[in-house]
Amino acid sequence: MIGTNYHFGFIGLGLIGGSIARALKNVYPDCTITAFSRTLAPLELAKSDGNVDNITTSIDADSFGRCDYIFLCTPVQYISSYFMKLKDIINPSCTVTDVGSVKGYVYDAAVSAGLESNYIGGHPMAGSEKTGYANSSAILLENAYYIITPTPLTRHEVLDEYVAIVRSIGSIPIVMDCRTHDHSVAGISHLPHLIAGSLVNLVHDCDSGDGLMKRLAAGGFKDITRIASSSPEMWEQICMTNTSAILELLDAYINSLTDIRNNLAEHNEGYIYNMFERSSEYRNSISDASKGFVPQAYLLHLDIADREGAIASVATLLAANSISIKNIGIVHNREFEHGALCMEFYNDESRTLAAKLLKANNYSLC
Ligand SMILES: NC(=O)C1=CN([C@@H]2O[C@H](COP(=O)(O)OP(=O)(O)OC[C@H]3O[C@@H](n4cnc5c(N)ncnc54)[C@H](O)[C@@H]3O)[C@@H](O)[C@H]2O)C=CC1
Ligand SMILES: O=C(O)C(=O)Cc1ccc(O)cc1
Repeated sequence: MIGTNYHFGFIGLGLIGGSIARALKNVYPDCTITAFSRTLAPLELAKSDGNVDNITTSIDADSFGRCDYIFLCTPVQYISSYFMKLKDIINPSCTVTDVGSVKGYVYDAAVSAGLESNYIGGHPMAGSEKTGYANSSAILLENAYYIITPTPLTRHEVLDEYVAIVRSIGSIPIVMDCRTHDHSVAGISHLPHLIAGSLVNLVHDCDSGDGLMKRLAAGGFKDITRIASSSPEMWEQICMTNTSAILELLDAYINSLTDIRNNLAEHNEGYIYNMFERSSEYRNSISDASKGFVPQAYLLHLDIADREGAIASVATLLAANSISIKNIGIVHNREFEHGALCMEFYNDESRTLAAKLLKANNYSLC
């Protein structure tokens, strides 16, 4: 049963830990949050902005013994070191979870510490190249996939409650085993970070003394290298703990680069054309079928008169027809220079109904 007065514990309160703590505090205002981190600064900030109730400089039964859930939110290798510290102090019904980008390594550590029945792995598939509590936000994980990796000893009702909590903060839970997770994220996240980092270093090393390449670096280069600015500490630990899955994909990638190199050297234009044709088709299908980490939002844009009560009339019309609005606001951007009312719905069916109703009432959609 999902409760309202949970006691949540956090070890590590940076970008991801801070974002989860903020979201939980919004959804469960009666909950208690206790946090520990490597340094005091983020803890003091979180206490002063009201997202954390208790800050602590030690991990013991007093600080973490009453927690219903403990979120481990440090870089991956440090996560594994906390199981031993928690083992003898947690409440037997406490769920210990983590947000690490690698799941098999953390699962093995939980098993070694004898916490297999308390541990459920977690990995929010959202974030950024930025770090720290100061960059955290309650909406960072909204509408993002949140991978959940139970163990063979996880009880159904415990898993169900954890899934419900993940859903309650606006994320989209997906349950899978930790090895499937590690293989998939090696391809869509870990290898791309290695490629971005190595490409940036290559350009740095090949640039002329006056930094011409750096000055000219524009759209495409910046698009595919944003993640090269990510935390070296975090990414070193990801690479050191998901090594075999990454190596498998890295070897396949090196082979594909060698093929490209050889075909280019032979001026094999058909090969190069096909390579880009295939990649373009697949890339377009990704943005069509899903928004990657961010799933589709069900939006409608409406031209409305700039007069008092205009937004209220639209909201009342939809409410009278039992159509719930998830978000509503005015957008001003290049697409809607004069401003448009943007509404987000919970699903495609509500969006279609709303569009029909608004048109029938002489509103114009844009
Ligand atoms: N940054 C991202 O976009 C995402 C990161 N992750 C995972 O989330 C975890 C945390 O990453 P971020 O929040 O981005 O990093 P971050 O650097 O913003 O936060 C990490 C926090 O843990 C603290 N910390 C570091 N070592 C510690 C230790 N030994 N003991 C206690 N506290 C310690 C730091 O002081 C900091 O407050 C990592 O395991 C990462 O793989 C998962 C999804 C997305
Ligand atoms: O900034 C980005 O695009 C990311 O890729 C963020 C990210 C980093 C690590 C993860 O395990 C998941 C997501």
